[in-house]
Amino acid sequence: MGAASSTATVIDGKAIAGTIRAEIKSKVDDLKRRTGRVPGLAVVIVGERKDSQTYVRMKRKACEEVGIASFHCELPGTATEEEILKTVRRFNADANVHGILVQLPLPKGVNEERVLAEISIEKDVDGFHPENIGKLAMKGHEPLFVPCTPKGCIELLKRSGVELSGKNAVVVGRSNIVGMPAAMLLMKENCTVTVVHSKTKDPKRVCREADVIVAACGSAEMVKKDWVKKGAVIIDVGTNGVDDKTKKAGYRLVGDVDYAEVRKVASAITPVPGGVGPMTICMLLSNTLDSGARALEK
Ligand SMILES: Nc1nc2c(c(=O)[nH]1)N[C@@H](CN(C=O)c1ccc(C(=O)N[C@@H](CCC(=O)O)C(=O)O)cc1)CN2
Ligand SMILES: [Mg+2]
Repeated sequence: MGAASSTATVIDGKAIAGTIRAEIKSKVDDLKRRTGRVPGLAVVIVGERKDSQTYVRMKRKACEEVGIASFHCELPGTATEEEILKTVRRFNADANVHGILVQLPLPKGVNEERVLAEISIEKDVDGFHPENIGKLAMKGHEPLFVPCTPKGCIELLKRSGVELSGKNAVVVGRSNIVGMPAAMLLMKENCTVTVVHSKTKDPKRVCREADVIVAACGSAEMVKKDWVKKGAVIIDVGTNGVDDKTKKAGYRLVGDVDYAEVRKVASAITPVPGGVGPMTICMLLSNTLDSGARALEK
């Protein structure tokens, strides 16, 4: 095959997550041997969104597989903010619970920031509490937890041998749960970081300067081949459902990157599904293990 037809290395998130899960399982087993106890994760889901229910089911199954105890609270979509806060407070006070996550998004009308700020920072395994996010942004402060998806992106890059120091990184998207913390983490790795968002004048021009692109804009296949410099590394966080009558479900998942075309110019790329997604849940297990170990080894 000539150089002109070369394609990117596929970064297999599912395989990397499998390796990390095995590492976590052996650490949970070891913690249990030494303390007689295991880490516990409480999951709060509000409402009936099918995608959220799927993610929560995946999280509970993953906990079971590595030996983390899981606690569950399902509230109806009509639950008041006060009822959700009460649930969070109950888990804050439960000594068997070392991690609490509130599945997002919450139903309209619920103040998400207020709910997330109610989670004890010692149990904030999603890393969304303003104190943990604030510490992530500040030199001289270390957060207790780093948000799972951006942490998973960095872990994928490191485990794939991608050198980050001194590189130009562009993050597409500035959400609290992915884009913003991903930019902070890349900065910590000594990247020169630019964030592209909905008001950026010429996103294609900015992306073309990048050695590493983290696409997290939630817009199907927005990052095109002519946005990407030859040899760039592409981390695709998007999971967008697009209609596809040939699929049993009637849709298929695509990322925020035009995978089929971009892989012709990138040096490495994550697929969707099977790239960043599996790492999100894996990093949740890792954060819960850290929290459990911190509490149980005291
Ligand atoms: N409290 C939180 N809410 C949300 C988070 C989060 O980290 N904490 N992230 C997303 C959803 N999410 C986890 O909650 C999540 C999304 C996708 C995947 C995943 O493994 N995706 C698979 C495809 C799965 C499928 O077939 O549908 C993949 O990409 O391979 C895991 C977790 C928003 N809410
Ligand atoms: Mg800091």
